[in-house]
Amino acid sequence: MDLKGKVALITGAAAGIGLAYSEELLKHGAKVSLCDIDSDIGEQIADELGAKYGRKNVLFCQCDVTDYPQYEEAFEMTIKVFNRLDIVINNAGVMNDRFWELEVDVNLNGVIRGTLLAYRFMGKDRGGQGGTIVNTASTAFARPQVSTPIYTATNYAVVGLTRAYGDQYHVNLTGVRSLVLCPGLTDTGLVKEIRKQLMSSEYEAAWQRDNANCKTQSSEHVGRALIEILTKGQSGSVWVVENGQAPREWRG
Ligand SMILES: NC(=O)C1=CN([C@@H]2O[C@H](COP(=O)(O)OP(=O)(O)OC[C@H]3O[C@@H](n4cnc5c(N)ncnc54)[C@H](O)[C@@H]3O)[C@@H](O)[C@H]2O)C=CC1
Ligand SMILES: CCCCCC(=O)/C=C/C=C\C=C\C=C\[C@@H](O)[C@@H](O)CCCC(=O)O
Repeated sequence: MDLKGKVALITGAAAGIGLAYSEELLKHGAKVSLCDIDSDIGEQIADELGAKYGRKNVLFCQCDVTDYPQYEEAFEMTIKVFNRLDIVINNAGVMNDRFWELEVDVNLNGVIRGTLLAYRFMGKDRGGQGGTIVNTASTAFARPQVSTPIYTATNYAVVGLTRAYGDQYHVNLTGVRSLVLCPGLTDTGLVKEIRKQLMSSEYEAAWQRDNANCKTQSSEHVGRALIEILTKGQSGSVWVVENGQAPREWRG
């Protein structure tokens, strides 16, 4: 896929994996709409990326993915500024099973909202030009993260959502392809104080076991993997990126 001049909207773009996706897309000539709930860091990142890759190529939209009208405004603003939309990356996520309703609302419902909006604004059946949706899930969908059952469930659901919408039936209807990228353990700010993010302090032993054989990878590695997946991923495909290795397609 030639990314030059393409426009991508990325959620959770102010930090971690979303930031790495954004920078990698800019390096390949795309324009990015950085969407994040955190406007202080978001504006700062937009300034930094703008200075590096051209101010006209970077936009920041403050947006909470749990709030449909705000999310809708981010789509409208992106299209108003860049005049097109080609790629939607539903990446914003949290990991805290103690606040499980919020976790489900961000990690699953947020992806559903982003997907519905992507079809509305890019779907050929709705007057759009078609495009690509990339969802971020986690390797926890294939190897359950025992210490965070609810976080694991949201990732299962996102993979199921992507596979169903990724079917050729929806591609024929809308001209929109859907892919899912599942990172393994990645060095980001997702875990701040694990003790407070598990449902019970007794789950800490399970957390240690969950991560025992994993090699932490950088968010930049996941960013580079996105470009490979965008280039060769068929609609409905599921991509695992873990231990700093090249992306590999998961076939069940
Ligand atoms: N870090 C890891 O080891 C892994 C992360 N993931 C997934 O990658 C995605 C990104 O996570 P990281 O970059 O690691 O986390 P991070 O915490 O570094 O970045 C997440 C970003 O999302 C934003 N965000 C949080 N709630 C939001 C909301 N309601 N609306 C809009 N933006 C919101 C945050 O402000 C932050 O900028 C998540 O979906 C996570 O589940 C998947 C596998 C492994
Ligand atoms: C094996 C679990 C895969 C699923 C990963 C996932 O979805 C969520 C992971 C959440 C947290 C990531 C934390 C990253 C932490 C790093 O900042 C680093 O501090 C961890 C170091 C652990 C190590 O052994 O290297």
